[in-house]
Amino acid sequence: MAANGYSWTEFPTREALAEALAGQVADRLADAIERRGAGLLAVSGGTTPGRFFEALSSRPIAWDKVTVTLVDERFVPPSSPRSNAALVAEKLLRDKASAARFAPLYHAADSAAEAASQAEADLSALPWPLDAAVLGMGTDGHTASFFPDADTLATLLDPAGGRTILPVDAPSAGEPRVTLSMTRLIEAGFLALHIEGAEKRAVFETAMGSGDKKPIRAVIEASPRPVKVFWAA
Ligand SMILES: O=C1O[C@H](COP(=O)(O)O)[C@@H](O)[C@H](O)[C@H]1O
Repeated sequence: MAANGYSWTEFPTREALAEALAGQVADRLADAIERRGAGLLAVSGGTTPGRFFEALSSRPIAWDKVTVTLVDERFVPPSSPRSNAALVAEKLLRDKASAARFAPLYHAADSAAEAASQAEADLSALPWPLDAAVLGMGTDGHTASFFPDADTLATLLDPAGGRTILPVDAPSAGEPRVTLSMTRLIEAGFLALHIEGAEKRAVFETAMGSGDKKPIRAVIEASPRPVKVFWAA
């Protein structure tokens, strides 16, 4: 199904989804390595991507030429169970993918704003644009760390903002955040949204309707290419 800036593909199981998404991301990275000698991937955290990470970690590509970073990060150290970097280390940077380089968004700093400035400087040397980015979505319609109640939401959703990394403060987020910018996400050669379960499907369908513009809809509308939505019950 294709509509309004996205394509929708549903899978019979979450395992089948993970394998299909891993295959498409690995193909994108392999193409990039052949074309420009390097691959750049941004992945989400949270509870959804574990199976996809495991499937991707065993794909036979030149992982030593790949840099993995995060779509967004909570302002917590890697020792925290809330750390997205810790999830990536445990589930993705293993097996064949253990040869990849990881570029963190978190830095030990006094504030998320300082961590974001440091990540902005560190990540400027990466081979942008992203070859692939895999978004997640919360049941409030947030994606990346574009939370509906963020005090800087307009800046976060600006497709023409000049930054790569932005700090986020939002009461609903649990802790301050650091996120890739809209600009960096929508310039990705392959932009996917990975969601699972009936509740997220309903949230997505409502968000794409005519009501309040949720952040996920803002990303889909700003993307120059259709966002590929991967869904399984
Ligand atoms: O806080 C976050 O939440 C979203 C969605 O997470 P999930 O647990 O509902 O899968 C995630 O995409 C984002 O990276 C993460 O920081």
